[in-house]
Amino acid sequence: MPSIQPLNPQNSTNKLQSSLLTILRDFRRTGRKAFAVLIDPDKTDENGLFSLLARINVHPVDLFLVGGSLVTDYVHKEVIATIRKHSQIPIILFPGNPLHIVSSADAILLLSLISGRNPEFLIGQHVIAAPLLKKSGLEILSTGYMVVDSGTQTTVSYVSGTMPLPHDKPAVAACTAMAGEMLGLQLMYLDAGSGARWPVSPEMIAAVRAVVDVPLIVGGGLNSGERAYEALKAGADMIVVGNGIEQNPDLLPQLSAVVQEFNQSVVQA
Ligand SMILES: CC(C)=CCC/C(C)=C/CC/C(C)=C/CC/C(C)=C/COP(=O)(O)OP(=O)(O)O
Ligand SMILES: O=P(O)(O)OC[C@@H](O)CO
Ligand SMILES: [Mg+2]
Repeated sequence: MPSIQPLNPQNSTNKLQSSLLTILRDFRRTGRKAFAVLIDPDKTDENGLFSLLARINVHPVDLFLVGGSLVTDYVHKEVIATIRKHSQIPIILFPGNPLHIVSSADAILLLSLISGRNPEFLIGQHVIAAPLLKKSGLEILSTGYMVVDSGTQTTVSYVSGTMPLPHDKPAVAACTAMAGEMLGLQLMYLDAGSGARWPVSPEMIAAVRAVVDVPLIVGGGLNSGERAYEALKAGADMIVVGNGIEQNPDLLPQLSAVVQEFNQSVVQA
């Protein structure tokens, strides 16, 4: 049985040995699940981040996502520096706009908002960002970003001026993801939005999983072990949790245990 590479393969120069895309594709192929914690620089201070990092040493996570739709205080660099000081876990930028590009991360989700019909968020911002991205040395992870209705208007939907996908239309999400994969996007992200009242339904996750091969990220409103379990069981390769852990630190051990339980069965298979 092949052993599974941990998701923090950094060498002495702090560079990742494999690309994150290769690692996520391996996860997808082997059925291993990844757990990412979203850190919103706007909602983080040094003490809070420090105590989160200490807890993560005990209850491991695979990745950090750093970002927010707005980010009123441009502290990405400081947040990343603090993470680097205390942990070797890879850091992926989750940007709302090109001002959020910081080269000290490992990679960036280059989101194309394919659930919407606003050209600025499908390609416009990317044209502006392209020269900066090229210079940054970041690994570029092109991502089909699908925002799904979650019972309340999200910041992403407001800021981007786009309508989310209807919550109860898995087929619309599946066709959107298929088209995104055909256009060459390397990852798909189904997001009910930060602090969503309802997470993306298992039916929608399964419908997308059934029609695309790329790794599938699911986030938004995963604020309990049960919700995380349902998302993973339906076919998410990676879950992203932000608000749930910000509001209830006890959620971290629960989620870490749920993900480890899935991965245990992969290792034993
Ligand atoms: C091309 C570059 C570099 C950037 C543009 C990237 C695109 C197209 C983004 C899509 C639209 C967008 C605004 C996405 C933001 C995604 C994100 C970081 C969500 C995190 O949740 P928040 O929206 O911060 O929720 P709260 O404000 O409630 O915390
Ligand atoms: O903050 P939560 O609700 O966990 O959402 C995380 C992320 O998917 C939002 O874009
Ligand atoms: Mg935010």
